[in-house]
Amino acid sequence: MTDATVTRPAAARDAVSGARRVVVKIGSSLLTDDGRGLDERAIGEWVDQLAELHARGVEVVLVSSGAVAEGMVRLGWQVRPSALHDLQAAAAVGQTGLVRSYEDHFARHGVRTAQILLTHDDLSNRKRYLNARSALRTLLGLGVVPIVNENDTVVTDEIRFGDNDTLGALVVNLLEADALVILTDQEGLYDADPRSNPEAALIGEGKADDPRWAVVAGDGGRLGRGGMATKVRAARLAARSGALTLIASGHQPHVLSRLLDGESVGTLLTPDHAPITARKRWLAGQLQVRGRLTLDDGAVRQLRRQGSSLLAVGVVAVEGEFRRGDMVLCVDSVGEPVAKGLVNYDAFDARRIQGVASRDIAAQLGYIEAPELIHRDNMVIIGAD
Ligand SMILES: Nc1ncnc2c1ncn2[C@@H]1O[C@H](COP(=O)(O)OP(=O)(O)O)[C@@H](O)[C@H]1O
Ligand SMILES: N[C@@H](CCC(=O)OP(=O)(O)O)C(=O)O
Repeated sequence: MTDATVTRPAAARDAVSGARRVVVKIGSSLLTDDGRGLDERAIGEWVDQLAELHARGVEVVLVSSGAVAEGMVRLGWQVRPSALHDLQAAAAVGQTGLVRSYEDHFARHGVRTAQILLTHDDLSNRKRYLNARSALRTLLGLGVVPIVNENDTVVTDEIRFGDNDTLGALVVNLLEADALVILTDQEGLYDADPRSNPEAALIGEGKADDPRWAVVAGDGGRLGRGGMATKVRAARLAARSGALTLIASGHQPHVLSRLLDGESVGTLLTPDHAPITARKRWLAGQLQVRGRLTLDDGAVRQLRRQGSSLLAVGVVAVEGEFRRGDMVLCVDSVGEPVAKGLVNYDAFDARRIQGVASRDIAAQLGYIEAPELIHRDNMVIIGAD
């Protein structure tokens, strides 16, 4: 597939060097020294690089696998168990060691870390999605590096992500990160599985949604889940919110710094749409509308002209029964759609604060969830794509 190994316009790699918020995923295949326990030396080196990005002002979220693989080593198991309760036990045993290792290495740089264990429900239920999002944003705002993994100890087969490539991409969508960096045990995506095909050639760059990648990407190794197939899918998911995906070898010296400097390392998969457009498409297409807010003329102007968040003070009527995090439609005084977005208050409370200034919300409700009714990041203006 020679035409797949397309040239690498500097512009796309330049976009990588401009990334301000990055999700870095480190796979099981890399972390656990091929089943011999956590590779402390390698973890130390990745953390050095992550800390360097952090010091440059790049917001970093780490998605790390390795809980099950490390738990297996600690429990003396040679083969990855198939029974769910054994996997859950191994993850519980391994996760503590994994996070402690990262914490110790980041502490050398004076960088604080936090553990975030997510399940599928946390990202598909609107309220929990918003909670996860604000928790992660708060941590980033505090300069903390969140370390994310699937909460393997409580998930069941039907509801698990399974591989962390998918989880990494969903975290990218959640935070509208600029780039997803997937570190694995291969140099990147090849035009055939290099384990079985020594002639396989590295793909330097391509479009995330190119259907050819699904054909060439095979399954994973002994410890990893999903192989390249889930990495290619993750790139497509990340592209939904406009993010670039980089797939590269964690064994390459200074790989993260080099990638973020725009160097041509590994495989770069680019989104088709500019970030804002892609995010709007995603929001617009994503959710069912559960309610309707009628806005006064001032609020309509603010949304349309300034791209501002919607404040309760600009709402004159609330219809429907919705919960916090549901999608609602915003209309003007004659019922013309203005925007759609994820609402920060349920219908009952939204009625109580309609027309109320943000500073008076706490007094009105006895609590404040957010100063705005719909944050502009969670809103798409209708007809202004
Ligand atoms: N087209 C391909 N290009 C590169 N690697 C591939 C390809 N198809 C399958 N693979 C396999 O995917 C593996 C990486 O995935 P995986 O084992 O799940 O690792 P991780 O734990 O890093 O997610 C590689 O070791 C490689 O053998
Ligand atoms: N949550 C699991 C990760 C599963 C896994 O290995 O994923 P991947 O690194 O994508 O192959 C763990 O920590 O063991």
